[in-house]
This record gives sequence, structure tokens and C-alpha cells, in this order.
Amino acid sequence: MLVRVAAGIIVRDDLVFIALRKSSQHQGGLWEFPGGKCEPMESPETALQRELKEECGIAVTEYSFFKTIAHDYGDKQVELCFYKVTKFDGEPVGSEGQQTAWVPVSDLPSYDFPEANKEIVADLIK
Ligand SMILES: Nc1nc2c([nH]c(=O)n2[C@H]2C[C@H](O)[C@@H](COP(=O)(O)OP(=O)(O)OP(=O)(O)O)O2)c(=O)[nH]1
Ligand SMILES: [Mg+2]
Repeated sequence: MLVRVAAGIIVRDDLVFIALRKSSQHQGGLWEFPGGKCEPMESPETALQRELKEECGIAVTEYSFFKTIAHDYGDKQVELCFYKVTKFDGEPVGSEGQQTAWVPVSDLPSYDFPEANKEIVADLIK
């Protein structure tokens, strides 16, 4: 099962907004860049806008493509399209009750992310 996902690296100054995945979710208990699955035929850009509205309550107004990562978790194959989100309307929150945090980019390595995110975190702290 290949799942296409769009995720936003929401940045403000030197801080990044991250969220904790619920324990009931795939890769639960790990931190993530908010986002979610693309619907059939939906572009990742549209999915990014929709997911960040649903999960964080923000309207994305400026973003740029960062990187695509393909990863096989064994039980699930994901293709993650990461976007850097540089402007948005509203203040990001955990709309679905998820724990969230604004963290300095340099602190990202001290948070546990899914395996597929390791390369992204490494790129961000470069
Ligand atoms: N959102 C997000 N998902 C990630 C990241 N890293 C990573 O491996 N994933 C994986 C976990 C999931 O298998 C998949 C994303 O699914 P999701 O659970 O966010 O999807 P969704 O928001 O549509 O949620 P749902 O309605 O299906 O519960 O991608 C990440 O940084 N952000
Ligand atoms: Mg999600």
C-alpha cells in the first residue's frame, strides 16, 4: 500500500512548529511535521493547504517545495512531500487535540521523529 502524504515545515524566525502523533496513529508517539494523506487525484499542494487547515487551523499563504522522501515502513509505504511553509494566516494550534510545540531548528534532533523524517531533520539543521 503506497500512501502519498503532504507535510508542512511551518517556520517562523528560527522556530519550527511540530506536533505529536497520537499513540493510536501509524508512527504514533513520534513528532511530525503536520500534514496528511492526499485524497485520490488531489495534488500534494492542495492536500497541504487542506491538512494544515484541518489539523492546525491555519491558512497557508506562502510555501515552497522542500523535498520528497519515499520510505518503506514494512506495513506501509509512504511518499512524503515536504513543503516549507513561510507565511500563513492564523496561529497554528493542535486542532485535533494533539500536543504541539514551537522548537528552535537546532533542537529538532532531540525530538523523536519517524524514520522517514531523519533526512529532513538533518537537512534543516545544516
Ligand atoms: N503528517 C506527517 N506524516 C508523516 C510524517 N512522517 C511520516 O513518516 N509520516 C507518515 C505517518 C503516516 O503513515 C503518514 C501520514 O498520515 P497521517 O496520519 O498524517 O494522515 P492523515 O492526517 O490523513 O490522517 P488520518 O485522517 O488518516 O488519520 O505519513 C510527518 O512528518 N508528517
Ligand atoms: Mg495527519
